[in-house]
Amino acid sequence: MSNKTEDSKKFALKDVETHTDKKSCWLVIHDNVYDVTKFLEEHPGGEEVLLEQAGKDATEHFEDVGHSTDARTMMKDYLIGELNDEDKAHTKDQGPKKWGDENSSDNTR
Ligand code: HEM
Repeated sequence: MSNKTEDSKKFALKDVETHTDKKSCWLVIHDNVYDVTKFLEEHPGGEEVLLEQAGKDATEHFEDVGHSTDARTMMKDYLIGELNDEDKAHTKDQGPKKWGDENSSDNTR
């Protein structure tokens, strides 16, 4: 059962950096931490691009592709937590092209 992620787990970038291969592949996108190990084979963009960014902040690459709303919904399945405040890069979610602002993740302080 999935429940709300109120108590989001915090990770240091250093933790993320230890998950860099097919056995355990973590990525940071917009200061959130994703375990994409199980997603590697399913990623329409291929596992290689993910493995290349494994253990790192892949935000820029992720946004460069202009991932669809579908993709952004999918990634929630792989969310395992967020970065520690001190490791956050505070990147802005650019959203898919022409994304309505109705349910954009709110960045209220
Ligand atoms: C959990 C994170 C991710 C999810 C759920 C995801 C999902 C997807 C999906 C569903 C597509 C198909 C097109 C679309 O719907 O936009 C796609 C395409 C693609 N993704 Fe990702 N992606 C993720 C992370 C990344 C990252 C970090 C990179 C780059 C380092 C990347 C590179 C690509 C590329 C290059 C394509 C285009 C493939 C093509 O057009 O042939 N993705 N991704």
